[in-house]
Amino acid sequence: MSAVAWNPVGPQVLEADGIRVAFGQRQVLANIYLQVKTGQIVGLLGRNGSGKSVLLQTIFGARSVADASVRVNGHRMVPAFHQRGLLNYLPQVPLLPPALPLRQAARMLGVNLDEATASFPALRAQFDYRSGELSGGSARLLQTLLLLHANTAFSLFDEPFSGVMPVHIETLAEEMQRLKQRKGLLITDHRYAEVLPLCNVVYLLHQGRLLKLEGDVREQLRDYGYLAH
Ligand SMILES: Nc1ncnc2c1ncn2[C@@H]1O[C@H](COP(=O)(O)OP(=O)(O)OP(=O)(O)O)[C@@H](O)[C@H]1O
Repeated sequence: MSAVAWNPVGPQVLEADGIRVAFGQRQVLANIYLQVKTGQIVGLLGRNGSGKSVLLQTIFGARSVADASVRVNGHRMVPAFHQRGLLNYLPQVPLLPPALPLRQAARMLGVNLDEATASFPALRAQFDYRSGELSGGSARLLQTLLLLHANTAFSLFDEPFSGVMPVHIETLAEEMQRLKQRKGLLITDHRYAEVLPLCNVVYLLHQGRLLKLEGDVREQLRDYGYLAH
């Protein structure tokens, strides 16, 4: 537990520093440094197995890593999820238990379901569903919207666009742009064409190192073998 209480007032800077993770002899993350500020969308790209999910789990605090430092405005917050209102996290796997009614999930997260889905009228017909009764794409979209609209300073999204149909991805991307006014978003998703225009900062995880991409991002993504063309 951190000694300093988190102060939710004003701009926030979330930093992950010195993150090292190895499985056996294999070093997946080697001394990673990453920063997300409120008002920013930060994209995290990388080839399959490069460690994106492990990094998000570590920042959230779901994976405990010796010496890992997660700081907010310079104060160490490990595990970060202990700080109420600091951050939430969409894992790659379903977030909500299948039997949980959607309305109850929204209440637990302090989210107004009507407001969170205002740009997606088609979802209204599913408000009385339990999480496990939703289609894969609708479940992903609703879970992302609930976390996006929840009152946290940061949201970490592991593949929020996965399974979501294109027309909804476009609206979701607009919704992310709108809501970044009040929070910082860290997004990893292989839908790079949708992710890149959203981002203020793009990182590439490559062979255990986190590279901040500047200039011609697509060219660098090709150079590092993330894009073919
Ligand atoms: N509990 C574990 N034990 C051993 N190896 C693991 C464990 N969890 C993850 N790994 C390994 O760590 C590496 C990074 O996994 P991770 O899930 O973070 O990749 P990713 O970048 O999110 O990949 P993808 O794009 O496929 O989702 C992979 O090689 C994976 O096999």
